Amino acid sequence: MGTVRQGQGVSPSVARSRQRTARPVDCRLQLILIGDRGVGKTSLLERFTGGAFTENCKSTVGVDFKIRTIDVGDKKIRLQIWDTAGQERFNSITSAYYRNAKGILIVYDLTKRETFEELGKWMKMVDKYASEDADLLLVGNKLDREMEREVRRDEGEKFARQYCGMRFCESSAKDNSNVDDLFHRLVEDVVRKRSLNFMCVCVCG
Ligand SMILES: Nc1nc2c(ncn2[C@@H]2O[C@H](COP(=O)(O)OP(=O)(O)OP(=O)(O)O)[C@@H](O)[C@H]2O)c(=O)[nH]1
Repeated sequence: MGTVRQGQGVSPSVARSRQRTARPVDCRLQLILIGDRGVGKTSLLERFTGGAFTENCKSTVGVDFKIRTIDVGDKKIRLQIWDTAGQERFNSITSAYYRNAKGILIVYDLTKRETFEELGKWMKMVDKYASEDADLLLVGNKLDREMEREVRRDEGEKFARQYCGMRFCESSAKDNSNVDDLFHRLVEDVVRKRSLNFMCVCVCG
């Protein structure tokens, strides 16, 4: 019995027309997830890129990334999303990935107050290593565990407001609430800012 190779049965003219109609990517963007160990960075990224939720996933060692292409308005955006280890011993490795990120998701676990209290440390990392024009989004994760909540929503909102009015969102990677939405909102901010900059260059340049 022969094996079926990919593309078998597609005539050259159909293949050519498929190539013509496949819309090219308009823009490539890098995003990065940061925050304490165990807050759910990997789980959020898994969800966003189509994976399933894992109850006991392994801690990230160093950095990892995943790719997803999304549409924002009439633009096709290819996202390369870096997932970083929350453990401090990896900071010297992970900090090198901040620079090229146009969007940064700073995640805490709303059922663990200490991960919220550590946010100051992560904001210092952002100040030190990230590009000045990166868009930021604060995420309180594990919303499905409402009964164990240790950080009120208004505390998250206040922290985000104080930090140059960065966006704020609560999510659950487990029951998939707000996950797509939070990534889309961040990318929309990034794209909007860059479109304005582009217009400014055209008008003023
Ligand atoms: N209930 C609940 N558990 C979650 C959620 N997100 C992640 N978890 C669990 O929390 C634990 C840690 O999740 P990870 O995604 O590995 O966390 P991380 O921030 O990537 O951790 P590091 O790689 O160590 O920095 C795992 O057991 C997940 O199953 C969530 O939204 N709700």
